[in-house]
Parts: sequence; structure tokens; C-alpha cells
Amino acid sequence: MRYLTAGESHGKQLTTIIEGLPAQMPLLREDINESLLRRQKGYGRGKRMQIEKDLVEIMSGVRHGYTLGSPVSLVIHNDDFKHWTDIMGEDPISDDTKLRRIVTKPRPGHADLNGALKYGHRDMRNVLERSSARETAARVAAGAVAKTLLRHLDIEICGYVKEIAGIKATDQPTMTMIEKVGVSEASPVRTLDKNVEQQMMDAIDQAKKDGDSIGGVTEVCVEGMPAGIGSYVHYDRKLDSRIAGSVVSINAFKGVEFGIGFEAARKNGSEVHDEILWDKDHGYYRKTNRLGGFEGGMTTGMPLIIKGIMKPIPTLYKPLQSVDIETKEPFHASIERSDSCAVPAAAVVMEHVVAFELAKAILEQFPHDQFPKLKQALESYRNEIRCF
Ligand SMILES: Cc1cc2nc3c(=O)[nH]c(=O)nc-3n(C[C@H](O)[C@H](O)[C@H](O)COP(=O)(O)O)c2cc1C
Ligand SMILES: C=C(O[C@@H]1CC(C(=O)O)=C[C@@H](OP(=O)(O)O)[C@H]1O)C(=O)O
Repeated sequence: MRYLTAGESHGKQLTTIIEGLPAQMPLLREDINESLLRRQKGYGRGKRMQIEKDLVEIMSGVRHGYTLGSPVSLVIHNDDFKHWTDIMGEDPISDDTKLRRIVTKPRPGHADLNGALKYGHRDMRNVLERSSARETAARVAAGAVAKTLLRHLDIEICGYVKEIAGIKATDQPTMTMIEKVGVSEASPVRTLDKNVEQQMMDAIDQAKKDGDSIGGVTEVCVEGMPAGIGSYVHYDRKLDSRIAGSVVSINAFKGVEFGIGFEAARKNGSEVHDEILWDKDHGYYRKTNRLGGFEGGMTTGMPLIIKGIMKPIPTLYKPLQSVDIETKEPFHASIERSDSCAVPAAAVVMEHVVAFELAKAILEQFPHDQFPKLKQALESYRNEIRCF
């Protein structure tokens, strides 16, 4: 299974095409919309999120609530496009640079300058429109389809905020806790401790007041993955490495940790590795889960615990210095709008990119064109490894 996305941030729409889904899998528009709406929430977002109301249109590959086995194509319309029709339309436009809103001032921390150098664009709008994190809406749509597949295989996944600007969530949530607490409309920074949540929101307010931005740490927890998904035989079949790649591919993500993560470098082996136990009901399991559910590029059957590290948003109201590519003069740009913190939204994005990698790995290991057969195959495998 794979997916592609297309679309510019202020263009007409975002498109996602997913290929390789089995037929006869239940899939509803609501499954995807719920994820899209969660991604739009989050304290610290800018004005753009007040313009957009992300809703998916399923254009192909689904009939009467079930997949057909043919490519699934999904569309999300950009409501902001109506303000950009001339600038983002496909028809030729006047040479008047003001009218075209040509971008010649690259923003530090964005793809602007490197993208311009690579593709030869003297108008960096041609870079920023695609490099924008608006594209993560299309990725969440793909991930929501993958999450639906996982859910029907009794695998649950959730992403939440672990840390914002150095303020840490105090709890280690389990799936039951996540379901109970959820992600509320008013304060989608997911932590059980209201006090910590308030501190995070205060830090976001302060950053905004200072014209600055902040980053943080997101975490994804997965329960129900059987042991032995992924492989140790080749670098590109190691599931932890694929997940790491997909997490770092999210805009502004600069690192990944599994389980205790970088802490492992400072501990002895006896404090890091997870001892193996067995009982009749559960089969093999671990006394601890410090390695976050991965060994040798494969799942261990324990919950997967994955952290993503997000840098602060690069566009600042108190802007950094840069150089105009036409005049070569230094400037301090003024900006119109930006998020000051997108960590809560990014936690939802991370949940969905991880979901896609997991669903893909399962389909590689149990290749079935019909979803009921995939479900059956996974169930037999679960029984097999329990008694192994
Ligand atoms: C959900 C989300 C929202 C974002 N919103 C903004 C934003 O409003 N302003 C901004 O400058 N960067 C924003 N970013 C980050 C930039 O898209 C990203 O830093 C930039 O494309 C450069 O990519 P890199 O940081 O991965 O190198 C956002 C990222 C995510 C995941
Ligand atoms: C549109 C989204 O995020 C955008 C990501 C983004 C960036 O530079 O990455 C910049 C902002 O967009 P704009 O320049 O239109 O204000 C964010 O709102 C979204 O998440 O759907």
C-alpha cells in the first residue's frame, strides 16, 4: 500500500490517492472527517484555521461504505482559495509583481531559499505553497483510512502532546485513559494534569506576545500490534526505521525516540533491555517496555511508544534576518499570519503517519486482496505466536 498527495496550500484543493487497500473494508467519510477536525484543533494556531473547515470528499474506490480494491482518492477543498484565485489560478496573470504577490524574501527555517535554488524559482511562492504544512491535512486523510484498517484489526493508536516549550506532561497515558479524557475542543493539549495543560497554554500565549514561537514533543502510543511485524533482514524492511523516516518527514519534526529513547545512551544494559516472560493466556510478553515495543526492526507485541520532536514554528512575528534574492539586501520581514505553536495539531499528524506505516507493514506481511481474509490471517497469526 502507498499513497501520494497533491495540492498547494492556497490552491483549489488537496488530493490524496491511496493504492493497495484490500477490498471489502468498511470505510466511511466520517472516519476521515473526525481525524481532519482533530488536526485543525489545538491551542496556538493562527487565523488560517478559522478560515478552513476540513471535510473530505471520497472521489473513488469506495461504494456503499466498503472499499473496492481500486485506488481510493480523497479531496479536501481549501476554503482560503477564494481569496487567492488570481494568484493561485492556472491561467496566465499580468507581469505586475505586486499583483502576483511575488515572494523574493526567503524565511529562515522554511524551504523557501533551498527550494528556490534547487528548482530555479525566482518567485518563492512556487516553493512555499507546496512545502507548507497545509499538506499534512492530506496525509492525515490517508492515515485516517489506515487507522480504520487498524481499528478493524483491533489495533488502537493515539497521538498526544508530551511536552511544550520544556513543560512536560506528567502522566504516561494508556489507551483507556486516552479514550476517557479525549481531546477537548477548548484545550486540545492532551494531558491529564489540568495545571500542566494551563502552563503549556500560558507558554504559548507568552511566545505569541513576544512575537516568538515554541516547539515540543509529541507521542504516539499503539496497542494491539502483534509481535514480529516488520523484519530484521534488510535495512528498508525495519519497521522502526520506516516509522522514524515518516515522522521526520512531517514539517518541523527534527527527531524521533522509541521508548526511553535518548535516555538509553546514558544507562546500563540491565536498565534498558526488557526481560522476556511467558504465560498461557498472553504468550510471550515483557516485564518492562523501555524499548518502546521494537527489537530488531520488528514489533515485540508490547505497546509501541514513539516520540516526535518538533522545532518551534519558523515564521516569527519578531522576524529573523534574511536577504532579498533580487536586491541581495538584508531585511526583517513583517508577516501577516502564522501559528505560534502547532504541537497539538502535529501530534494528530504524527498519529496518522505512524498509522499508515503500520497498516502498510501488516499488508506486506499478510498480503490479501480481501479485507475479511486479512483479518482472518492476522487472527491465526496471533493464535500461532501465543502458543509458539
Ligand atoms: C501542523 C503544522 C502547522 C504548521 N504551521 C506553521 C505556520 O503557521 N507557520 C510556519 O512558519 N510554520 C508552520 N509549520 C512548520 C513549517 O511548515 C516547517 O517548519 C517548514 O515547512 C520547513 O520544514 P522543516 O521545518 O521540516 O525543515 C507547521 C507545521 C505543522 C506540522
Ligand atoms: C494551513 C495549515 O497550516 C499552515 C501551515 C503553514 C506553514 O508554513 O507550514 C502556514 C500557515 O498557513 P498560512 O500561510 O496560509 O497562514 C498555517 O496555517 C494547515 O495546517 O491546514
